[in-house]
Amino acid sequence: MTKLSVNINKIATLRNARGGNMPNLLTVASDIEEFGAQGITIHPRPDERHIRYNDARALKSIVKTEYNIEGNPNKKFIDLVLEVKPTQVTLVPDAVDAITSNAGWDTIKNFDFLKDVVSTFKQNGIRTSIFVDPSSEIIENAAKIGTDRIELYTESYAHSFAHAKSEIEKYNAVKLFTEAAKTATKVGLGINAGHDLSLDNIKFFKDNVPNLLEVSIGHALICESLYFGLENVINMYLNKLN
Ligand SMILES: CC(=O)[C@@H](O)[C@H](O)COP(=O)(O)O
Ligand SMILES: NCC(=O)COP(=O)(O)O
Repeated sequence: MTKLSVNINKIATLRNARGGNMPNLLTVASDIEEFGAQGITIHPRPDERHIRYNDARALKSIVKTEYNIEGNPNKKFIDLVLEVKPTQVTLVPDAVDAITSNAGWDTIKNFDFLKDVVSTFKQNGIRTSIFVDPSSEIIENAAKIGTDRIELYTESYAHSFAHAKSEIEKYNAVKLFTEAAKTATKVGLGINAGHDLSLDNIKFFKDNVPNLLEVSIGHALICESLYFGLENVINMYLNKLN
């Protein structure tokens, strides 16, 4: 079974737009679990433009399923994760000014740094995952670092799948990920995946990536929720206005 962890960054983006507490991030997280999601993911960024560090702390007592915190392991992030002790920490090499995550780790160049960080988190009972591109060499090195899992960075799959005009092109879009998953399994790593996954592309991905333990989905899932909820809410307003 592949678990669905819902990334709630966009709920915080919406809340922050008005400076108040609507929507209430904690209530939304709880409801998402109530609706069946098997995890909650957040990605606090240094500028706190969506998830705030205090949100990460407050969610600890709210999330009853799997709590996954993603981010670049600078000192502030490491301290936060060690304080909150989520189920899983996902290490992402994103630049301070990045609009969104845009690359996986180079596990060869950053070997010693990642080994150190992974070992700190594991000593504190926190499962680790390293965000990577679908490359065998990178994944083999991730295993040597000692991480429990990798998260496959799926932007390239989502982009190619959206432009695929035939079944063959769809298979071409996923083939590096199929191979990456086989390598990860061979070297004993658990496999997560995320970035730009959506209702359109998730089934094909799941069907072609063996041993996929978990996907974290945020941007598309929140957009889809708005769209599929819009007609319902408009009608609720119309009923009140009649
Ligand atoms: C790690 C990753 O792929 C992300 O998708 C990320 O968590 C999304 O972050 P933003 O919501 O800031 O774009
Ligand atoms: N780890 C990926 C994630 O949490 C959500 O990414 P996206 O669906 O917002 O692109």
